Amino acid sequence: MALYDVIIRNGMLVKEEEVVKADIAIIEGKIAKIAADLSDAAGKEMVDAKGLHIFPGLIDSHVHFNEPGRGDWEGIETGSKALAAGGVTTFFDMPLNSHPPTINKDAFDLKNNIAKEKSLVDYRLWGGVVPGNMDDLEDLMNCGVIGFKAFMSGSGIEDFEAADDHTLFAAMEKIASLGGVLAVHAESDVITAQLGKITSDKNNQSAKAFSESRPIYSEVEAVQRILAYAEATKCSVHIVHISSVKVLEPIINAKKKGINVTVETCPHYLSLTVDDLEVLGPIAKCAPPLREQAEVDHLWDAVISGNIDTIGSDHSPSLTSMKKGSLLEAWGGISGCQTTLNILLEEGYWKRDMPLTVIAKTMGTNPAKRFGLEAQKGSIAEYKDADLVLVDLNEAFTLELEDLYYRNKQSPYVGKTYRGKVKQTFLKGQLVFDDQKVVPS
Ligand SMILES: NC(=O)N[C@H]1NC(=O)NC1=O
Ligand SMILES: [Zn+2]
Ligand SMILES: [Zn+2]
Repeated sequence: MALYDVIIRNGMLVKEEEVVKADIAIIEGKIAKIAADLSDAAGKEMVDAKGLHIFPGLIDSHVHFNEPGRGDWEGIETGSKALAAGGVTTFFDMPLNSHPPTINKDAFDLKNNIAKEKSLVDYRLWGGVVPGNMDDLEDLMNCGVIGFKAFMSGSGIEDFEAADDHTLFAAMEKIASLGGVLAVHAESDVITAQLGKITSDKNNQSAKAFSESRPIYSEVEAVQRILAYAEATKCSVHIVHISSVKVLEPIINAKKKGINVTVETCPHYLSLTVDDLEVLGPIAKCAPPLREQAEVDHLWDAVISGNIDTIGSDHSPSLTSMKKGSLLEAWGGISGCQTTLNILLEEGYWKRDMPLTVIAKTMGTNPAKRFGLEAQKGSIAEYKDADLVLVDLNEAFTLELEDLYYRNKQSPYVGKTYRGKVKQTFLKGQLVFDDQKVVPS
């Protein structure tokens, strides 16, 4: 009889299509067997998951961990600990906010060496598209980037320039020929720059003014443009962090036309509004900005109906000093990679009857398939990596500042109460988070 490394018994498995009670046996980091009853099997380690739900180790396809160069904002070690505590076992790190940004092979190697040494969980790196690095895209692809990222409007970081339309189009032709995916921050540079200048000239510091200076139609305009380029170049496109279903409409139409496009939203667009931004201030500042409650509700409908492909945190941390004072001057970016699952459970599962399978899709199978990891990641299935998250759906907790593993402890969610607590996180069969602490700590 086989001797397994770990057997997890009596849990409710959250799969893509159903939630089923089953036992899981792990050998050499892989799921070796899933069966209704493995009580006769022998394991070196036995875990009783009675009363717990088991999610696939989640994939956060959108974080900014900022090393090298800005590790004082967030590092790979602190960021990946926060992920393990939040049930995320694979992250895709964005090419910007680190210095140098990941826009060529040397920068890739630099970041990859740090991540290899310091990350507690699995990861992949995004490569950047900026004016002038067309000749680096093939190298980056050969390095193993998960995809490429471009900004259609200012990124907030000088060394990561926005891609003008000529750069975008040329990059898309190149990426299509390489078989890659281009992720875009889709806001119109013209609209955000012009309206932003009017707001800052008036020094209007209200949340509403900030939100209206980066309006939904600015996202729609940028998305329509990139979809036209996608049609022309046949480049696969992933639209990140949409804030409204109005942005979704052209994407759904493009999908119907056969354009290869997927779309992401983030936990903050599903749980916070422009009124929250007014109360919370810069800690809840992001781009695109937070919207009205009706937009939040409509986005949930889209998530539940399957029209949103992936949910990523867009964890974009900074020094705490950069998230204080003037709203217009503060850093645009929300620290949120530890709390994505909590928000999906509290706001989605508990408050809106969202099936748990939606989480398994949007943070499991969908990103795994989109970015070519489905052989190892993204679902609880035999032969895949034993990346598993044990969650007590009924255990409530109030998020405290000290609970955060971030380099800079700040979050718009502190003080909120969430139902659904991560009890244990396994990466390839190894415990990386165990009830209140990361392992090794
Ligand atoms: N530079 C950077 O991380 N920007 C991110 N922050 C944010 O709120 N939206 C972004 O694109
Ligand atoms: Zn962005
Ligand atoms: Zn981002």
